[in-house]
Amino acid sequence: MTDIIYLNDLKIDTVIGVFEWERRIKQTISIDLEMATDIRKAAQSDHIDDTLNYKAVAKRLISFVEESRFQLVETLAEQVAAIIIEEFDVPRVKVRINKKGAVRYAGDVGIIIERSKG
Ligand SMILES: Nc1nc2c(c(=O)[nH]1)N=C([C@H](O)[C@@H](O)CO)CN2
Repeated sequence: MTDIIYLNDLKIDTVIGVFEWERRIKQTISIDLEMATDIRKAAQSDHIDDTLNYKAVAKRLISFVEESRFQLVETLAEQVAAIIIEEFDVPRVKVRINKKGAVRYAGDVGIIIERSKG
């Protein structure tokens, strides 16, 4: 059985992109996460310490992504997955990064990755 804690449309302003003009501005990216977990202990105890605190995840990612200056969404997605797996002890995570407006005539564009511990 796998439970999922998800977080959708976490919008963060950051420097990201391969073009010179993109290095001079901040753009808004949006992150969706699906984090595998077992919620049963928390459901029994009704205590926040027994679960993955999605607010803590959001806070950590906002601070990391705001300070980052990657060129590719691939690099950003990989780093986000690594933070969730290593710092929050999540065995498996799906990360979707949406860079709205990056491609003219496209509603949005981005990347989806799934990574596991080990
Ligand atoms: N696979 C990728 N393709 C492109 C990326 C990217 O990060 N990954 N980035 C760009 C530009 O920065 C684009 O977002 C600006 O129009 C182009 N292709």
